[in-house]
Amino acid sequence: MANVLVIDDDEAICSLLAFGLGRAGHTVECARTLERGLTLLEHKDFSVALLDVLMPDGNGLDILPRIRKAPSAPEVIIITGAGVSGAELAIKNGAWDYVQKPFSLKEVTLPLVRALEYRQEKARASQPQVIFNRDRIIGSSPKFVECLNLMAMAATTDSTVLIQGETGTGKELFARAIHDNSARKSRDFIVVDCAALPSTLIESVLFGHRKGSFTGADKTTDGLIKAADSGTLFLDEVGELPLEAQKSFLRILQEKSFRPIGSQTEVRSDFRLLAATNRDLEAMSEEGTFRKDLLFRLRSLTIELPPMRNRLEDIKELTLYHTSRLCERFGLGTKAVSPEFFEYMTAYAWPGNVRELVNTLEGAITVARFDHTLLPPHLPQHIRVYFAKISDAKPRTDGFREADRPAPNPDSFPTLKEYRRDAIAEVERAYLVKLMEHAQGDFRKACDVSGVSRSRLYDLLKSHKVDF
Ligand SMILES: Nc1ncnc2c1ncn2[C@@H]1O[C@H](COP(=O)(O)OP(=O)(O)OP(=O)(O)O)[C@@H](O)[C@H]1O
Repeated sequence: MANVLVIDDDEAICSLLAFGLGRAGHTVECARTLERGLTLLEHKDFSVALLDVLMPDGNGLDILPRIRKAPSAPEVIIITGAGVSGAELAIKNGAWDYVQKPFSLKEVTLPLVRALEYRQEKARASQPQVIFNRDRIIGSSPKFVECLNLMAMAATTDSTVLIQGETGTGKELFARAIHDNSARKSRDFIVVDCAALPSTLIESVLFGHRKGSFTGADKTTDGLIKAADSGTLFLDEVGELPLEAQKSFLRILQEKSFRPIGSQTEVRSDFRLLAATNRDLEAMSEEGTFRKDLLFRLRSLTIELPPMRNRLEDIKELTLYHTSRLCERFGLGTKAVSPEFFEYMTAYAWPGNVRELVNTLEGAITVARFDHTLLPPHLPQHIRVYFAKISDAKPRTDGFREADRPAPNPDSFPTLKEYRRDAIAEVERAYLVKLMEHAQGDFRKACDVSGVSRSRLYDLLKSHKVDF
């Protein structure tokens, strides 16, 4: 059961909640001022905070960000008698839900239980099972967390790892993280970009050469394999390695030694091998363009990174992370991100995956230089056009035909944005009604089917007033 903090100056409400939630097995503490609430949050862990808006020492909404940043980062449920608009604003700013005074115990218990379920799930999903420093690697969708767990396991061993995924999915980021969390972290991480190796110089770049061994070899060079001695060698775009170089490489993997060009003696190098590709190496090996025996050696452990379109839940987190990082890099104050901006970002297909997302944000932040909030007009044209197209193309789920929509009143003709927003809201509501019918009220199933996170689905159902 959970620790619940009630921040409310109304004694009757504190007693009701302490009694009712206590009977359900929760431990309840009450704070009658905002200051007392913040002090308690500093010293004790709470899963949920029930926060009144009108308090003797200020407005509860003002301390919402500080509550969310408390060590235990509790979910916040707003208690309000001050009208819905403030509470909606609170939800947009990270509160889990709101209840309006006067309320019954049942009306508080329901969002509380849902918040606790959500919190448990979030904790389970975002915690890789092995301790691992995942600095700079953002994402907590189930598919991505599976990859993080594999990566954490890979870091504890010395085995060869093949990282597969479309362009821009984070293959190099993962390879670096494996190295940085491995026993070899104090030694070098050497990247070989196999696609950029000039075919005439591959052997010399990898194996090194003796001075005078060929025209232009005016000094002895060690080569990248020797440079990775005691560290990690990362073969990026390994599918581009020509067959001849694949053969030499296979030998090095077996022998852990090689002969630099022009040298009579073998040189040893104890490196750990990581490789990445966006090609289908299995198919290539069937076609004869990639050696089967090398493929077998490379894939002792394979990590398959999902494309952006299969982890839409992570877009919000990635956007927030990279926005703040880029603003800092450009020497700009932090920018807020509007809900509409997220909507456009989530709707887009991201063929270039996270790299494209980062580049898009870089452009949007440049365009929005003096604005405090990122809005859809800051996005490049192709993403706005994409959004407009899919909004127009979305099939109606409720039998409504566009031709049936009443003509806008000529006296208050809406802007295109308003018209589109209303149309999307209608489609969204119809979808949610059908979704909850389909899931027979099972919230978890509805999340799985729709591919929407719990908190987002909860917000959507609430804002469209769909029962669940
Ligand atoms: N999970 C993530 N969290 C934060 N940033 C990410 C994540 N994945 C990728 N990025 C960022 O996206 C960009 C591309 O990542 P990376 O170079 O690792 O992709 P890649 O799969 O190796 O690409 P390519 O196949 O084109 O070489 C980098 O700026 C990286 O920091």
